[in-house]
Amino acid sequence: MSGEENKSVTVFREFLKIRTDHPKPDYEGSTTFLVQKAKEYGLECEVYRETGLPIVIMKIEGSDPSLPSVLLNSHVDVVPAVRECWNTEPFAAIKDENGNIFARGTQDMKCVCIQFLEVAARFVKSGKKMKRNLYLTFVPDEEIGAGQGMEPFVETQKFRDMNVGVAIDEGLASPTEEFTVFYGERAPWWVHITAVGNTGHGSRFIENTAVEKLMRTINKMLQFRHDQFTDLHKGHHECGKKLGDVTTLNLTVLKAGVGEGPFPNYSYNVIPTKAEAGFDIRIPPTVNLEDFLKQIREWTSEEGLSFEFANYTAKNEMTGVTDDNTWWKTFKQSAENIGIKLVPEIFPAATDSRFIRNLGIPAFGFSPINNTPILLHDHNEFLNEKTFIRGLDIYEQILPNLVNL
Ligand SMILES: CSCC[C@H](NC=O)C(=O)O
Ligand SMILES: [Zn+2]
Ligand SMILES: [Zn+2]
Repeated sequence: MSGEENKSVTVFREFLKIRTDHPKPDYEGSTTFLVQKAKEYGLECEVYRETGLPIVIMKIEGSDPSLPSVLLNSHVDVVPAVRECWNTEPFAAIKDENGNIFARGTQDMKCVCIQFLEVAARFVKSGKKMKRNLYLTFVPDEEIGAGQGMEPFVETQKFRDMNVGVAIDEGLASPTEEFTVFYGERAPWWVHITAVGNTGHGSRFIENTAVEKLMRTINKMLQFRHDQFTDLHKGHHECGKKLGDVTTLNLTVLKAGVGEGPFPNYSYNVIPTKAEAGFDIRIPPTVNLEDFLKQIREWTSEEGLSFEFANYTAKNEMTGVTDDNTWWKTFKQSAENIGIKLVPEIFPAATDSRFIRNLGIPAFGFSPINNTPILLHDHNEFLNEKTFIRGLDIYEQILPNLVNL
């Protein structure tokens, strides 16, 4: 043991131990913890429940509260962890001799939750008044689509009253010295396709079966997937495309067959009249979503198939990363001033930032984690305590420039 643990690291590890993993996140546990911390740190705090699940809102009032505010948003829920696949208990927040802390949520995104909380505590402690209102929101259910989280919250009067001018939310760990910052994300479309066709005895040549029609459609779609994959991997690594710049399409659901339950409880000699396929499609903000919808209509209508969306958005706004966006200019320059390089990218998955950007409010996805493998949703997710502490210092140096802008 080399001395006492940094206090913010201890708070981080305590927060990691709260079981906010799906499918049954302990939101009362996380809420109680955050409210208690806010009290301890002298942060104004309330729990908003009008949209269903608790949202913890903290505030530091600025000297000019009439100006648009700065919002630090983080989600408190985490994805499940499969104990057998981990080398440590995923909710014990074990720290090894190198300072690596292992737990579900170390990267996604309990680190940022606690960094926002601890940096706000530092601001209060410093006693220095900043210009704008600074808000912290700790929201539920990001990992399952935010249907009872950020999505309805941005439609409330409560949110409008916060008069948000810019939001900071999660990004990704970066395996190199540089830090990534996200100014947009790919639209998540979950498409469920259903085929209906002829039935008959499995020993005959039945024409136009549901499975056949679905297979042809799937093959066309997987060809598109292949083309996108090639597009991503061609060219030089340095100047080439990133995952956020191409469309991914994955076949994640597949259903057919008469009968159900475990093998072999199926009627293998009956041609099923129905076959279904589900795709997780992620579309970059540079792609015209109406055109892409037409493409899906084309793929399916050629076989007379129907489809519906399990998740859909017709809108996918980006935040400007040119110098005429003063939020971005300030963010970038503040980072440069402390010697860190920000690489702007499109987030490959979806975060709560999308709801904010779609209101026309700028949002940046930034997790101050470099020289660390990207392990969100993975086994043995970890973060080094030194990286966590440095991230806290980075926020402390960058955020006041935005709040005082
Ligand atoms: C359609 S909402 C899904 C949100 C989820 N977010 C993080 O993993 C994702 O799959 O990107
Ligand atoms: Zn996340
Ligand atoms: Zn996640």
